[in-house]
Amino acid sequence: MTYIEPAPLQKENPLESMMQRFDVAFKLLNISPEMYDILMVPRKQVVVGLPVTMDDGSVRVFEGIRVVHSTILGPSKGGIRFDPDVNMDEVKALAAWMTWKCAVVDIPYGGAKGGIRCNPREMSKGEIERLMRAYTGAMLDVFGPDRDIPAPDMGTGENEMAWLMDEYSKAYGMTVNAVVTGKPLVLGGSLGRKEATGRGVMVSAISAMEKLRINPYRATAAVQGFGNVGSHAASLLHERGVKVVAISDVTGAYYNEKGIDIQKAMEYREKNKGLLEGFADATKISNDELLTLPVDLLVPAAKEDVITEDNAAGIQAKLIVEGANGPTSASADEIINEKGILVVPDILANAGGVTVSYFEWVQNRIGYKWTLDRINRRSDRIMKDAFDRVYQISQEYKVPMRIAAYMVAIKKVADTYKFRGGY
Ligand SMILES: NC(=O)C1=CN([C@@H]2O[C@H](COP(=O)(O)OP(=O)(O)OC[C@H]3O[C@@H](n4cnc5c(N)ncnc54)[C@H](O)[C@@H]3O)[C@@H](O)[C@H]2O)C=CC1
Ligand SMILES: O=C(O)CCC(=O)C(=O)O
Repeated sequence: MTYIEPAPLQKENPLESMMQRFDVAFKLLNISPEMYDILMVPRKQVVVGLPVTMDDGSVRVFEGIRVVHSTILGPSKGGIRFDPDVNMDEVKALAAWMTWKCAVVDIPYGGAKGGIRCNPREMSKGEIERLMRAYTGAMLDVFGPDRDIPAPDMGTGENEMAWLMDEYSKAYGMTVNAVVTGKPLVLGGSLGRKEATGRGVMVSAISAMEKLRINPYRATAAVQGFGNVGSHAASLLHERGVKVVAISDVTGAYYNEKGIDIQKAMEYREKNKGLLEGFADATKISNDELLTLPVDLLVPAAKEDVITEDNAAGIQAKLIVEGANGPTSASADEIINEKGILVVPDILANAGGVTVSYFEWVQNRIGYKWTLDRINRRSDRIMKDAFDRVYQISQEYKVPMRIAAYMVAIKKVADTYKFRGGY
């Protein structure tokens, strides 16, 4: 039997959430109205059918998406997501967020995102490899080291990036490692890329704590999502003295008021098929309960629209640092702002990942490897500078940091259009 998984019904729409913030920021800037459509409409939307032979001999057809939102600042950049909830509006929102994110941290990339609706937790390694190779084959005209450079996102990691690089390189008859970032180190991956997004979250959190006069050594945190972003964010926050009292994944949330041993949780997850299910030394609570714990810092690092108008009123954290893309729906913004919670928005807080991806691409292009120390120092500086710039705009215009971040991004992209012209 061949079939394509239907897209699930969703109450919140990340594309609408993105556009609502975009509209507010755009109105605050003195930019010509025609720029609105230029910035809003993605440059390219590609949808492909991907037949894949499953281990039992049956053939399943998956739908693969790649949206290139903008290439005005440089080649488009953005991860590939494997998740049962992938749909076109989500990928369009994620692609636009990549454009804004790269502009906020001032790196020379446009924005893109890809996704395949599938459940990698229910697929074998061989099935995932065949799916990734089929997707790459179908996207040969889209990807390219000077055109569109993918990377990992939810449900994908260094293995998938290695298969992408191999498939692309075979098609072009030479090794092209700069076509993708987030690769294994032996294939030209960069030191520090795995931890980079979580590290940027930590730098953002510490910077925001300084503004709020919160002492990290007396602070508590809850981290939703214990994948690439959440686990490294939790571990690095712990290193800086923050007591992480709750972590979570798809199996539920795990709470210990004395603090979770993050290293132990990471080791447990590795031995337990990537899941926290059964993790001892903690009480199991729900992912919703985690969001409303009495902590100083909340780090949503799983997926979109987990903070909504339904639960925002119950949030007790003083500070939210968004590790995930779009974890707060636009409907929750007003409630959160009225409560006086400082939010470091996704397009700033999680930009450490694409920043070190940029470093990986630079290293691939020059054929030279940087040390971890150099990478961490440079990415920390970029993250801190971007934080300070966005914070300063938020003070100047008396707007939340989210709107300030959109303002910084939109202005940069619109200014670039003005010089390049051609429309
Ligand atoms: N990997 C990266 O470098 C970057 C990722 N992001 C964003 O960060 C978020 C997480 O991405 P990764 O850590 O890469 O993904 P991942 O696949 O490594 O981890 C995702 C984690 O979230 C958990 N999760 C999934 N659905 C959940 C739910 N409904 N409730 C609670 N937990 C749930 C999973 O069990 C897993 O622990 C996504 O929004 C992604 O777009 C943003 C910037 C860069
Ligand atoms: O590392 C990259 O190029 C992109 C990572 C990503 O998908 C994101 O920042 O949301």
